[in-house]
Amino acid sequence: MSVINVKNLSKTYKVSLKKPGFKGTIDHFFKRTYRDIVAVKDVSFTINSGEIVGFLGANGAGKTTTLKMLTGLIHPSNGKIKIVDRTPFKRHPTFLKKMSLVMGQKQQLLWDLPALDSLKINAAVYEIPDKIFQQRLQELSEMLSIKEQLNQPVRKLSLGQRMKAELLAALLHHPQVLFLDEPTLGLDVNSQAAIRSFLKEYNERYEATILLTSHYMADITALCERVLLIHEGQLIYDGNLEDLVEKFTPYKEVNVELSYPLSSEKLAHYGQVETMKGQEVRFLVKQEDLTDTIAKILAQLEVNDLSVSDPPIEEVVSQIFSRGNVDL
Ligand SMILES: Nc1ncnc2c1ncn2[C@@H]1O[C@H](COP(=O)(O)OP(=O)(O)OP(=O)(O)O)[C@@H](O)[C@H]1O
Repeated sequence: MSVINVKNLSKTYKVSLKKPGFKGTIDHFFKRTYRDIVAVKDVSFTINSGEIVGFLGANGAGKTTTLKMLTGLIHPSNGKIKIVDRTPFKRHPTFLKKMSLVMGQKQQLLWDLPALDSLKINAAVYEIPDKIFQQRLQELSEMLSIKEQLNQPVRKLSLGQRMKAELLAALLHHPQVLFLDEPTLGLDVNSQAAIRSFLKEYNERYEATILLTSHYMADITALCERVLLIHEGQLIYDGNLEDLVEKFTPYKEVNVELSYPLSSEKLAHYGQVETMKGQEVRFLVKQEDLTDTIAKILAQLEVNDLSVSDPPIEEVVSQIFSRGNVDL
């Protein structure tokens, strides 16, 4: 069953332009000029209940704008959105009780109060009966290992503890759909891993649908089988993460353990040498040259071991973004 339905979604921001200096200010006051910024252009997709989907794109690609439209924070310029059969920008209480948005760079917990006080406020806002609030608090704080710190003022928590408390606050009302914008931003690797495994467990336990943006590929590879790729406001890929890598990986890694060391000049005859450590060599070989290269290495060199692998997904995706021109 689909819970997120997006059809021909577009958003154009209108920004006023102002020249520098006093004259610019006077001109701006009497006669404004505007420029259109097309942030999202004709995007369509559906997401089924229980899916965790990664939303990828370079800086300024349109991810946050899309998430803001999906959560009803801004009005689309065009197109239709249905989240659990509701139109987000109408901000109907039924819709608000079924979804949650967590932004890594924004916080909803009150800075000077213990996190527990903010959680109690949320429970009142979402009309959660006290008994259920206590049960959920117990369960989520155990899953997040954050029980002890909930009585401390939020400003005294570490970044990782704060993000855990933010997630707890966002999930108290058990939303069916969870939008996460960079939830692990700036966290140390241990906290990132803790947040990832919590999200996985939460998704499995409650079949929550999650749409996630992250610049850390480890988040995406650990959680998302499916990804949406947005480039300059347009959806350019919707599918399996592994297929994306396959499509955009022009080369394979050939790892060879030689019986004796060879000079890099000699090795260069067989392909681009990426790393060399004693007798262990890593070549980058174009897909179409793979069979010939392996045959040549095995025929002409004394080899103890040979294996072929794909380059890390992080590298592939950053290459897609850095190419600028994405052609599927
Ligand atoms: N309120 C706004 N007014 C005008 N332009 C905006 C506004 N918000 C975003 N934009 C522009 O819209 C485009 C998309 O921005 P958006 O924040 O959605 O990208 P993003 O993919 O989330 O980027 P990042 O990964 O850097 O957060 C950018 O060109 C940005 O400058």
